[in-house]
Amino acid sequence: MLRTKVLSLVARSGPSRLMSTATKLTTVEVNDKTGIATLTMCRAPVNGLNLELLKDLKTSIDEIESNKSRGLILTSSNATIFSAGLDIMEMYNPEKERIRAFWTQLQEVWLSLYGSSVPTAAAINGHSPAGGCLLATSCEYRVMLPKFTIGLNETQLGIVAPKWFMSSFLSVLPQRQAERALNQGRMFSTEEALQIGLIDETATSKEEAVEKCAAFLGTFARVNPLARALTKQQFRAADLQQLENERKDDLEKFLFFINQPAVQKGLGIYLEGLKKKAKK
Ligand SMILES: CCCCCCCCCCC/C=C/C(=O)SCCNC(=O)CCNC(=O)[C@H](O)C(C)(C)COP(=O)(O)OP(=O)(O)OC[C@H]1O[C@@H](n2cnc3c(N)ncnc32)[C@H](O)[C@@H]1OP(=O)(O)O
Repeated sequence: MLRTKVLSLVARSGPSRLMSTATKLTTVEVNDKTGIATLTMCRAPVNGLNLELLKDLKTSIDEIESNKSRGLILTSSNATIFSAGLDIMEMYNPEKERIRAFWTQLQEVWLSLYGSSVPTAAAINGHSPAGGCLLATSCEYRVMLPKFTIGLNETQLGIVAPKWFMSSFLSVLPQRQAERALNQGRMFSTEEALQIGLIDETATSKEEAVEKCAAFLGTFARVNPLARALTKQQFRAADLQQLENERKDDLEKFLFFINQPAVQKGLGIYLEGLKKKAKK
């Protein structure tokens, strides 16, 4: 695939620049006035995180990081889905080399987003289960639209959220609530998520959500950027270091777990249920 690390200007609209590294599944738009970059996931139909979307996310996050943007807002081009989480097709009857690359890329995305030196916020303009919730909770602030759901529902699928998924969740929720929600595989409505503190604000439209995220990121305008970045890093360093130290182990655990016949069977049933529901 043609991909260059060099930032290129491909379009202009109003005060924003659309930047691209020739990726197809994400776009990055930088507001010239605020210096805030909006990173949009656009993989139809549900922003399922497959290997290609993860690669594009990583490239875009790196681009925003190296371009010294004032902030990163993560959102979706889909009107009702932020991200459906990991693309289950990547984990169901997986191909040996591809699934290794897939999980490694997911680790990369988490390390870059959770560890980003740029302030981050998520404009959650749709459902955000599992991997979608991981992305949202890796950001420092969340604004969500009403009538959607968010949470780590892995146990409902018969799978287990790894430690680093929990780290992001625990950076937002107190341990007691995080543990219970994870054990239950609980999905929270927007209103419930606000009440428990899983999101910070609600908004009535995507535009308002992006504006509220920008207002949060604007609160850092008068803070020394290095002091802010180093402070954030200290809060997150132990979580990041833990995955860095255990990356190979984490990959092997994932492969072992996902290849268990019972797990494959469960994923197959879950997928079938999703497809049946989609046909109705
Ligand atoms: C000891 C420690 C060991 C650790 C070992 C680690 C173990 C593994 C850890 C793995 C962690 C996993 C994280 C995940 O993210 S798993 C994915 C979880 N996601 C979900 O459960 C979401 C499922 N989807 C939905 O609930 C709905 O689709 C949604 C609310 C998102 C949207 O609903 P809507 O009605 O708008 O759309 P449809 O349901 O009709 O879906 C449209 C089509 O998209 C397909 N689809 C949906 N979600 C997924 C998905 N996640 N992956 C793949 N495909 C998906 C759906 O089947 C429809 O397809 P068709 O049009 O072809 O029928």
